[in-house]
Amino acid sequence: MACSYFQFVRSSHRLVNLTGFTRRNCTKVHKAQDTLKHMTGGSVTLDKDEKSGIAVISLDNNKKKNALSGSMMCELNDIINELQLWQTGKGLILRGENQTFCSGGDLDTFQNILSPEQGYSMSGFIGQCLTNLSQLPLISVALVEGNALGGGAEMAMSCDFMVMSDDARFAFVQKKMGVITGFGAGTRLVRKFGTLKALEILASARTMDATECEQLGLASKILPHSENVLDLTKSWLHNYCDGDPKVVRNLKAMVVAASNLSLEDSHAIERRLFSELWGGESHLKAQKSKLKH
Ligand SMILES: CC[C@@H](C(=O)O)C(=O)SCCNC(=O)CCNC(=O)[C@H](O)C(C)(C)COP(=O)(O)OP(=O)(O)OC[C@H]1O[C@@H](n2cnc3c(N)ncnc32)[C@H](O)[C@@H]1OP(=O)(O)O
Repeated sequence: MACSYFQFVRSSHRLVNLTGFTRRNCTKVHKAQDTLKHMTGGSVTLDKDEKSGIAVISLDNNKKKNALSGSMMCELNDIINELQLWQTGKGLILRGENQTFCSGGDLDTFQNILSPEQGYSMSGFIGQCLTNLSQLPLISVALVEGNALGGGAEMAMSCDFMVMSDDARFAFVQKKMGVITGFGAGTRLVRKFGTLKALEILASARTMDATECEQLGLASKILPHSENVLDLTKSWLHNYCDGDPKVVRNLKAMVVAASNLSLEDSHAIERRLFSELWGGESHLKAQKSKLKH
């Protein structure tokens, strides 16, 4: 079985492992998957549109407001692995069915894995899955309707952008649950907003509406609550990922490198990604077309 935890990027003369995962860790994560897949309930589906290059991942666990069960974590992981192989994709929307995003980890699944070792293992598995999502060469957006709570808020944070319906609620409730973030969003929040703002959001564990999320810079767009919010989100995302897939994918890959690597390594990758496009079909066409910007 291919190990998806190694995301190697060739940088000048070195091989940089973006995730820091070792093969031993990889075996442990596979063990976590074996345990989690038996904690069933709900489903995660993928819809890839080859024409637009936009894929939609939908969480569906209707009885539990789209809480993420163990088997859903495994399905999400398989989907991210599949998207890593999608060469023509440009965009990704992560959403929930039934007009709500996700009420967090499934508390029934968690009831079966309450030891610190099991928590460590589950956190490694889903944390790596969400890091892999964030590092896909696709521009990603979480479409948040209804609630994004606890692990649900963490999943939304793993996307590049967040679009919210005007009735949506967003909260890192982890502190109220007697824990801290376990899917990687604590680190993402600190890197995005700095220590003070991240501490305030996490330590207050407060519920934020769409307007507050937009003011904070967590949400990039608020859409009116409606039946066609997914179509509106696709149109919004299209603004960022129209054009040549190679250009969009290299642009995103450059941003991923810059947020993970040293200045020197990131510059080396930016140069390589740029040179792959230089003299290519889109570049030559633009050169000849006397564009006015
Ligand atoms: C490491 C991840 C971990 C963490 O970081 O802490 C987590 O994510 S832990 C989970 C954190 N989330 C919660 O605690 C959510 C608790 N639920 C709620 O606050 C509310 O249910 C809701 C999501 C705001 C929805 O409220 P409402 O619209 O009033 O519906 P109900 O409350 O009646 O819910 C319907 C049904 O769904 C069950 N449910 C909801 N969330 C979960 C969940 N996370 N896991 C399991 N089940 C969940 C809820 O118990 C109801 O069940 P029934 O009573 O059997 O109908």
